[in-house]
Amino acid sequence: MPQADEILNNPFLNKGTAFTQAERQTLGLVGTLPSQVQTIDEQAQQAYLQFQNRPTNLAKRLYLMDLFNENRTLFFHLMGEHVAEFMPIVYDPTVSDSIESYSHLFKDPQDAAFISVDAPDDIEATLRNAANGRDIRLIVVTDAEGILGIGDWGVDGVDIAVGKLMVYTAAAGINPAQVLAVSIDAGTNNQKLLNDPLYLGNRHARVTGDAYYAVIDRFVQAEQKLFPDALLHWEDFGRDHAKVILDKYKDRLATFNDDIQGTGMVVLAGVLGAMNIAHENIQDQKFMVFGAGTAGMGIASQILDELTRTGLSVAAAKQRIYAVDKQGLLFNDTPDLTAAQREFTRDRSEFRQADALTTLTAAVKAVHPTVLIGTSTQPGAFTEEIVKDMAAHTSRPVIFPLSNPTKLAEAKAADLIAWTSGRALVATGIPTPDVTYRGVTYQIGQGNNALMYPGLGFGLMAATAKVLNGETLSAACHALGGLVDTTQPGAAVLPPVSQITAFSQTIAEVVAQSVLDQQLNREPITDAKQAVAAMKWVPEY
Ligand SMILES: NC(=O)c1ccc[n+]([C@@H]2O[C@H](COP(=O)([O-])OP(=O)(O)OC[C@H]3O[C@@H](n4cnc5c(N)ncnc54)[C@H](O)[C@@H]3O)[C@@H](O)[C@H]2O)c1
Ligand SMILES: O=C(O)C[C@H](O)C(=O)O
Ligand SMILES: [Mn+2]
Repeated sequence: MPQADEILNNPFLNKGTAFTQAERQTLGLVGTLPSQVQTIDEQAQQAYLQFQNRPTNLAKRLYLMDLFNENRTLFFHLMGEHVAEFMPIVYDPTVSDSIESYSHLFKDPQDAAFISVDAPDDIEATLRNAANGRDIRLIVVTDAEGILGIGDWGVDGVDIAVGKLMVYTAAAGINPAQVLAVSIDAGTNNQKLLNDPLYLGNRHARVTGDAYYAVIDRFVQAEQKLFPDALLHWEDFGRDHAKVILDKYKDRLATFNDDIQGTGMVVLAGVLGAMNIAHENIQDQKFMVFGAGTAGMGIASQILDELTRTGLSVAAAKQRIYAVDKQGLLFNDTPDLTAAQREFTRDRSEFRQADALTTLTAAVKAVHPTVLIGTSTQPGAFTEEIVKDMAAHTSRPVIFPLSNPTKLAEAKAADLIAWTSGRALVATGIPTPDVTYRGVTYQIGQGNNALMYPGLGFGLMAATAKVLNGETLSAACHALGGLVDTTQPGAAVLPPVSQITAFSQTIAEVVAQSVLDQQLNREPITDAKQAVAAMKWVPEY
């Protein structure tokens, strides 16, 4: 039997003051706790008061992380009661503050696995030690080269993996004992970190090329060997690595890249919601993606997939998608295109003054997009001039400034509503409060992959999916995209985060059904709903 301190210091076992007198007797805890036995609701009430007393969002997050490290059941019980309030604290945008001061605030490794590029022989032991005998079914791994829009954060980026997993459990009900956050510390090119005596990661430049991919491969092999049933979620890898890694493994194991696919899916769902509200057809839209990186090209691919499913040829569908990056509109002769960008370039002959299309403003004026998506990390890039030009050529301009965190968003929802006299259909990467304009209250959808990946991942896990394919991705997009309330003026293009547990369940069921329909399940499962229900973890003692 474990010692009292092993129980009280283990967040998966600890119930604190909720241990009953009988449990205290049998577990050797007599006298180790104050005499009152509390219910989980009483504990949650006390914890919520503590939370409210913290003066800043970062301080609130630090308090919640202490609770998470002490008692995971209580943490998730409390988060379940305040999910919309806690999301921006444990997750984006406050997670970005915690990453920016991770090494300075470090207290607890939060059960993550820390892989070092300098010790590839330790990878298997690292995963085994961090799992500590737990039956791992879900891994979120990051090398933190492209954390949100704030760049390279080395080992400090591990908090995004921890934060994504917290959302998985809160939104979908994944057992927190079955998840593992993994940091791959490949070095960092962030000079500030390299110069910081308190920095906790490897103090050298990022390892790239064969040596880097060899470490990724050894990690995948080790996680497959140790946790053959686990779903593998890639997060915030750099633009040059993210797609290469995904393409290498996506047909071999149950895996997805959240920035490429999760983002593509949530954006398509938001566009489908916008089409419902505007009573328009997706085939008639002209899409412009500003910031043609990992997320931007994932979005372009998911839109392309949808357009072809509605009957357009690939060539005709690509004609409706325009990618803009630092160079301006991307042409087939633009230098330094990435592999993903090459799929979405234009021919100069399509435009009268192609050489002038070197800015977003010029591209918008030439193309008149009806849908504008921002994944550029360029704050304020969606100017009044751009938005008014769009609004002059379409009745309901669809505009999603998605760059995170808050300081990087391409526009503010309130400005977009005002500049278009209330006609814009808006979603933002971070949560945005309602906007009231000329007597109408506009709800702003959160165009964040957090609306998608928990349900997607849970459905794949419950169905024991062998791989994730385009069919299942599309089914999940339609599950989320079909949930808008089109009857209200000012309705959001995506359902509110306050309903995240309900719609994550819907997405999970649709995803699991799609896996079963295609016979992509490892285990003999016949009832998707039942499989999802059976896997759901509830934060009660
Ligand atoms: N809301 C969401 O769910 C979600 C999901 C993923 C990413 N994002 C956000 O999208 C942004 C990009 O993330 P990513 O992972 O794709 O990064 P990335 O580095 O892969 O892509 C960013 C792209 O923007 C381009 N860019 C930079 N400066 C530019 C400029 N001045 N003009 C035009 N393009 C410019 C870069 O060249 C690059 O191609 C981040 O802020 C991230 O937080 C949001
Ligand atoms: O983490 C987020 O908030 C969404 C997304 O994965 C991002 O990288 O910005
Ligand atoms: Mn991300």
